[in-house]
Amino acid sequence: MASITSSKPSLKQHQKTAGVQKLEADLRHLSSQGSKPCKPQLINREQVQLLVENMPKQVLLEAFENIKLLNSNQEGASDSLSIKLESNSSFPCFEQTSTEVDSSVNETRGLQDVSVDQEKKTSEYGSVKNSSVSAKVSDGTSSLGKTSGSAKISDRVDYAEGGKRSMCRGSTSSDVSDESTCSSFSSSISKPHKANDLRWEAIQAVRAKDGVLGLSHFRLLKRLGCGDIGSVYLSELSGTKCYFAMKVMDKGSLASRKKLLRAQTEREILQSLDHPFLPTLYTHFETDKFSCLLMEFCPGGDLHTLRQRQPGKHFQEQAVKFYVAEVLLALEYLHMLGIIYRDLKPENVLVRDDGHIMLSDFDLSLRCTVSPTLVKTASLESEPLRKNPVYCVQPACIEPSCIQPSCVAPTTCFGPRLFSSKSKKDRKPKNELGNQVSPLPELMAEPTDARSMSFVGTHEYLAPEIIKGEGHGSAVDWWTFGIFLYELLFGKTPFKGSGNRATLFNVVGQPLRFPESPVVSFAARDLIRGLLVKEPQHRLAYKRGATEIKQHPFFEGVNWALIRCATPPEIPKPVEIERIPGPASTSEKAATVAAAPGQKGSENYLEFDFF
Ligand SMILES: Nc1ncnc2c1ncn2[C@@H]1O[C@H](COP(=O)(O)OP(=O)(O)OP(=O)(O)O)[C@@H](O)[C@H]1O
Repeated sequence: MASITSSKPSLKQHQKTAGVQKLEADLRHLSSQGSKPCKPQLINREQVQLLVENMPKQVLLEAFENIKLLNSNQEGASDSLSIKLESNSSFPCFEQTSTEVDSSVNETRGLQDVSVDQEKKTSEYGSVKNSSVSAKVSDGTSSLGKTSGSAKISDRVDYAEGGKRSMCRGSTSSDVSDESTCSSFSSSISKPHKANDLRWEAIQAVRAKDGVLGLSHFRLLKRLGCGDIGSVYLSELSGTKCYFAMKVMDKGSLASRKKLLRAQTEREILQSLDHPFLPTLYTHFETDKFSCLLMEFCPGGDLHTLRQRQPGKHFQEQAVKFYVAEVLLALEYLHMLGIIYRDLKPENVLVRDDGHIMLSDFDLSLRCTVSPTLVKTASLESEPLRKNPVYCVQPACIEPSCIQPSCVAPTTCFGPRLFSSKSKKDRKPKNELGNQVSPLPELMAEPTDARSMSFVGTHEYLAPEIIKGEGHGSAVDWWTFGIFLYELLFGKTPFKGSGNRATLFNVVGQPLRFPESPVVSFAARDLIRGLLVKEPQHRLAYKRGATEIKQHPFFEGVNWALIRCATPPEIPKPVEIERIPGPASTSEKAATVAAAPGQKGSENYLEFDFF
């Protein structure tokens, strides 16, 4: 297989070739067509190469998702193209009106505290090995500690089973960071595809008026939840009716608990994201005492809570397919950026007001180097398509407007594959599951070289290689993806024991079993079996990442490019923010309350309650 590697540096805007400009103009034209009927868009191999060499990453990613490759010549079918992604990224965004808050949890989690103390940890499976830290600080805007040095943890892990958070499965971390270095990690807050969001303008207007944006500009309406490093508040930019989720972290507490680097990692990752299923970070600001992240607010709660409300406390398979498909795209994008997520669980999958998902919580993520490669495989199935192309680019899906009712018939995103002109009987028989031939170009964006020795995650979701302290890489996300899929389908995780220690034993030593009910499809069980392989190197997606999973028959019918336009299984009921009970606060006053431990908030102000 010939390989063409692009060694040219990316061109700046003014240096672009005419071909690239034309292609980019075409893409932008497509973006601007709103909900007009689907128009075929063909691009040839040269155009792909131009894209690869010259386009900003966000455009490239969109092109990849929305444009189907047409080979201009026979030989090209066996070529592969290596692409180099720039650090700034972008994806379309969606307009969002924040209306509902529902963070109730209907079921007490069996698991209790699993937030293992960073300093003292003991394990049946042996000790967590030393971990040198090499963290690259990507910007100079924060006053959070920039601990770019190294830290070593050599203690043993203690899987404590009692503790402070009894209602949820907390995440475990034995480390402050990892040994993998991060290259060209962007701290840019520029998210061009989310530019239509009115909240940017509202923030800009305040900055223009007052020079800076700070806590005093917000009303904190309700505490949405609290995590290991901070509390998250529903907040309104005063006088704007723009709502946000504001994560407030006490800098002193972060420092004393050695969590500064975790907070910094999360902020840097959030700053780099621009994807429909990942959070938008609007801004970050600091006061003397607090570090605040201003993110988009998800009124639909999390998938853990939503699952509890389902009959039998599990989702229907069609709904599962939707949620896991969106999570898969989010993970694929993260891996493409060199981010291993490491904390997938239903609690971290939030539901937006439009019913689509948003993966949250990046403080346990690992950053590493990655060399995404766009591979053009020789696809026998794509041959007839060249004669009768039905490549469908859905322009409405490039812009935020795609969530409007006027968007494509949503079911098309979940209907038969793109190439519906081909009857079922004409299709090649599939010899084995997972062996689908995709006519789409393949993108390999798996950071396969990443290695970490950290003990991070949530007990029921921990991959065997993490528990055994063997060192782990991106395959841990595919293990957790398997557990996640299992939990959504069956309403429980597969290796849960009577306590954390038993759970860990089961993960490492017990074979995978499926309950008799509910009945789930063979394809779903086959996918889970492929993901929950204990040896990471034999696990599905180990080599080619999300691409392998996307081709599994479980996802048959999923139109990956258009899933953001599909009708979600459930759309959160809107609530009027104004009617949310309880006093609101101006946040400076609330912060003052928070800064005085033991002092009760007056009835006019919402009380800050950290950690
Ligand atoms: N953008 C958001 N919109 C709505 N609710 C949110 C949002 N972000 C976080 N939350 C809520 O706030 C809670 C705390 O979130 P946070 O990310 O700080 O902690 P966490 O998920 O418990 O993880 P960790 O302890 O690892 O930091 C979440 O459980 C969620 O319910």
